[in-house]
Amino acid sequence: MKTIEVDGIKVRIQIWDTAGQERYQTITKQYYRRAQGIFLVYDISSERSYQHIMKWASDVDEYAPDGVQKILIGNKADEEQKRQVGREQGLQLAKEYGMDFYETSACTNFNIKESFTRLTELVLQAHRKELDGLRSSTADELNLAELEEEECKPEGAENSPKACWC
Ligand SMILES: Nc1nc2c(ncn2[C@@H]2O[C@H](COP(=O)(O)OP(=O)(O)OP(=O)(O)O)[C@@H](O)[C@H]2O)c(=O)[nH]1
Repeated sequence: MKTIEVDGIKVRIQIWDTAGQERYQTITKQYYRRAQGIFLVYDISSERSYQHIMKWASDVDEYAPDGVQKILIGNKADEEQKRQVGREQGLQLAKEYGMDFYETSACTNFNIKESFTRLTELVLQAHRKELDGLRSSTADELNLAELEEEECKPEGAENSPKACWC
């Protein structure tokens, strides 16, 4: 659990670090089901880990809920001398998936706060849209209910200011 502030709102986030190893895949998939935001992380000093992102992304598509927010991360940005994956490659892949992209370093804290804040922002935005949608459909239902009420007015009520026109 961690609390971060986004747009002046304190948000409590629960973070799960899933195991990358094949033998834990069954358990890993269970984590996706209730996720609202996901970081897909590769290691900039490992071309292999970058190639694996495609597999992670397809698992997320399959097991995570629709509307889950995703960000691509190239971690170990402090390991410049061992770099095997260019920043451009990260940007390109993120563009293909329609995700934001950050290079980070868990060692130097580079872009850690920024990426968590951004993912939280995206999750909040997605839920705001949901809430707005819910609000407008509730408003539509209320309008319909009002209309139905008017349509059911007894005969003789035509002259009342709210009489229906049919
Ligand atoms: N230089 C550097 N090393 C890192 C960074 N982040 C993690 N490491 C190191 O990379 C190794 C693996 O880190 P983990 O956090 O276990 O990586 P993981 O992806 O969760 O590994 P799995 O649980 O096996 O999937 C450890 O030795 C970490 O210290 C980073 O930003 N820079």
